[in-house]
Amino acid sequence: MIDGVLLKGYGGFYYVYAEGRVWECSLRGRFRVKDQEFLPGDQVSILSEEAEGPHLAKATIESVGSRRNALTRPAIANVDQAILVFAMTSPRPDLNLLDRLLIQVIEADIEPILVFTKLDKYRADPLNDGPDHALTDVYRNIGYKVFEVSSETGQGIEEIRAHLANKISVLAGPSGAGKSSLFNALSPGKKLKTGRISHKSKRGRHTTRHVELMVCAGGLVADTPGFSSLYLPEMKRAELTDFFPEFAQRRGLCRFNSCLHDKEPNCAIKAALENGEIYPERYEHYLIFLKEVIEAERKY
Ligand SMILES: Nc1nc2c(ncn2[C@@H]2O[C@H](COP(=O)(O)OP(=O)(O)OP(=O)(O)O)[C@@H](O)[C@H]2O)c(=O)[nH]1
Ligand SMILES: [Zn+2]
Repeated sequence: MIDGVLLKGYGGFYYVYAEGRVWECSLRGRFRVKDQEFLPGDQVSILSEEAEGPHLAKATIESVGSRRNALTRPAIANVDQAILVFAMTSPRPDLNLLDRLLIQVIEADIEPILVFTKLDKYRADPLNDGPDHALTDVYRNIGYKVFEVSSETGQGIEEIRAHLANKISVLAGPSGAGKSSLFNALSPGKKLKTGRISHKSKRGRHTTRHVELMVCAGGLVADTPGFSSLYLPEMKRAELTDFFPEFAQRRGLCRFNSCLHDKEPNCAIKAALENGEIYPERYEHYLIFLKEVIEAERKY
């Protein structure tokens, strides 16, 4: 028996990544599992059958492991991390969106990794004569994993690669930020060998595109961006602080236990803001989100 991860189900077959290759799997006759119960990312045990050619081996799925988690959009199981991709130059990084995505990712109990792309363009612009990575340092100082890369020159790409190995990742970020370019830079010359899968989908048997995990830098990456909703998860107003690590670490330091860090006196968050220990835009976004959370609370 070989342990693998389901990449995709298609046309009655399941494509499983195991031992560094893709296996075309069918279900064992007595193994009764409904199609929709399988998700890309599911851990499966497979039994090898006769190999067919160098790229595609055949096997049967013998068992499926229990899930650590499951996202709905895209529908993937056992996601380890979300790679939030934003350009350093254009499109101008929308930090309101970035902070929103961070909340969604943290809420899903998935580790966020911030990747700022187009470092080459940023460096080439003489207007960026301030401290080189002021923006990226904001998030680094909060404690997030932050990378600055250029998919064009390859700068910084190696550092990310190590973080993808043996993990299931979802990319997120606005259009044009460089998600596809990053994916390609991470897997030079070896985009996932799923010739048969794409061949089959070209026959047009299904018009809906299903999400698929792709082999990338020793790990698996979803081919569809995740966490695209602009809405904040349902929460109570007091819980918003939990999603801002630099606020949460000052918990208990405000005069009032119920402090929402808005108009209350003797607020440790506002003190930290005035000392320059909390980045003004983060606080600004906190207040915007707080208003939204309170609005949503009223609708329940
Ligand atoms: N100079 C430079 N250009 C980049 C870099 N990364 C991406 N680009 C360019 O930015 C544009 C958008 O990149 P994509 O990779 O298509 O962006 P995306 O996030 O996949 O966009 P969507 O598919 O719309 O979601 C393309 O013209 C890329 O060539 C980079 O690191 N440096
Ligand atoms: Zn406070």
